[in-house]
Amino acid sequence: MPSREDILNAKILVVDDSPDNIELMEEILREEGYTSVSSTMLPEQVCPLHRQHNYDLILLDLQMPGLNGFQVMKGLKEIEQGGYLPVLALTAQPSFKIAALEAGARDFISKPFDLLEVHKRIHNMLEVRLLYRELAQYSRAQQELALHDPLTGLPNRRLLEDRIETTLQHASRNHHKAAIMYLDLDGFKTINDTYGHAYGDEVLKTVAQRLLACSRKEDTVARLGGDEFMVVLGEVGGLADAHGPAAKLVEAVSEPIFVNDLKLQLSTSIGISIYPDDAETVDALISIADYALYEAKRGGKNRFCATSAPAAAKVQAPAVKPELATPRG
Ligand SMILES: Nc1nc2c(ncn2[C@@H]2O[C@H](COP(=O)(O)OP(=O)(O)OP(=O)(O)O)[C@@H](O)[C@H]2O)c(=O)[nH]1
Repeated sequence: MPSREDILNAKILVVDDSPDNIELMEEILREEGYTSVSSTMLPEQVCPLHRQHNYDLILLDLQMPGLNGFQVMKGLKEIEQGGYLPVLALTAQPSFKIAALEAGARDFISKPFDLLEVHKRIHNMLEVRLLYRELAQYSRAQQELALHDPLTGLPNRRLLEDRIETTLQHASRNHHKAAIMYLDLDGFKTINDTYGHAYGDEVLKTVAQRLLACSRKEDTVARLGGDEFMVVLGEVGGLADAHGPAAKLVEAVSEPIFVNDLKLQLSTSIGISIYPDDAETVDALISIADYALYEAKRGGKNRFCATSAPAAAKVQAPAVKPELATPRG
């Protein structure tokens, strides 16, 4: 629920063609304690101003020369795509009240002003407006949570599959290829077992940062769960173009990771599949990359491998035996 302070700090715009009315309304609002009140006598300025300032409340006179209040509301509806128009109509015409509500105003205030009514209606409208905003923020946060891994902040499997789908469509349209790199850390369980889950979590966070640092902004870096990650390269000419990035990822993960006063070391194995050479669907590309990953593990870990069929497994990098944990210094 918005606090009284939130309500008093809300952004309010007063729109009226009469300077006296504007002065009166500004005074009423100031005396009540509202801190962020501005005004305009130019109805055609309301939409540009709202786009810029995103007002919590617009006190809108309905009868003005040039653009009237109804036309202004039409413009505001295009800005407020979410559908909640923060408009409180000001009118001396009883017949305009229902028309204003039908046009999208949330409420109205009759002229001449009844002070008590003005205060109550403004307060109630702002309360609903701020609640609506809180709800929208909460719903965005929930969507974020549903598509991202809470530990590393990386896209989760659900978002990853969407991203791969989009990458494949893009590659197909532009006649180029895409690479799917499936990573599984080597010896991660030993870090958990030796130093505890919290250390393991720190290692996962650092690995996520390193994978991001090695990637271009158009690539996707995701965590599938546990110690498994995926990196998707959108524009490659073929498998050879994936070798450099894969080697960079292997090297980045093998750099020491410092957690508190411990120097930890682990490595990663990577399996690669290429669209459309190996397969054309998300599931098939992931399972071919998974098979290649298995081959990389079998070949000694700390390496990448690409293979399109079990018989053709080819390990692509020399083995470097992963060290596990050594005390710092
Ligand atoms: N700290 C932490 N550990 C996790 C999390 N999710 C899964 N794990 C652990 O990650 C480990 C993954 O196991 P494995 O991949 O078999 O372990 P590994 O030692 O890397 O095995 P190899 O891949 O053969 O080298 C398991 O011990 C899981 O309990 C997590 O969010 N945080």
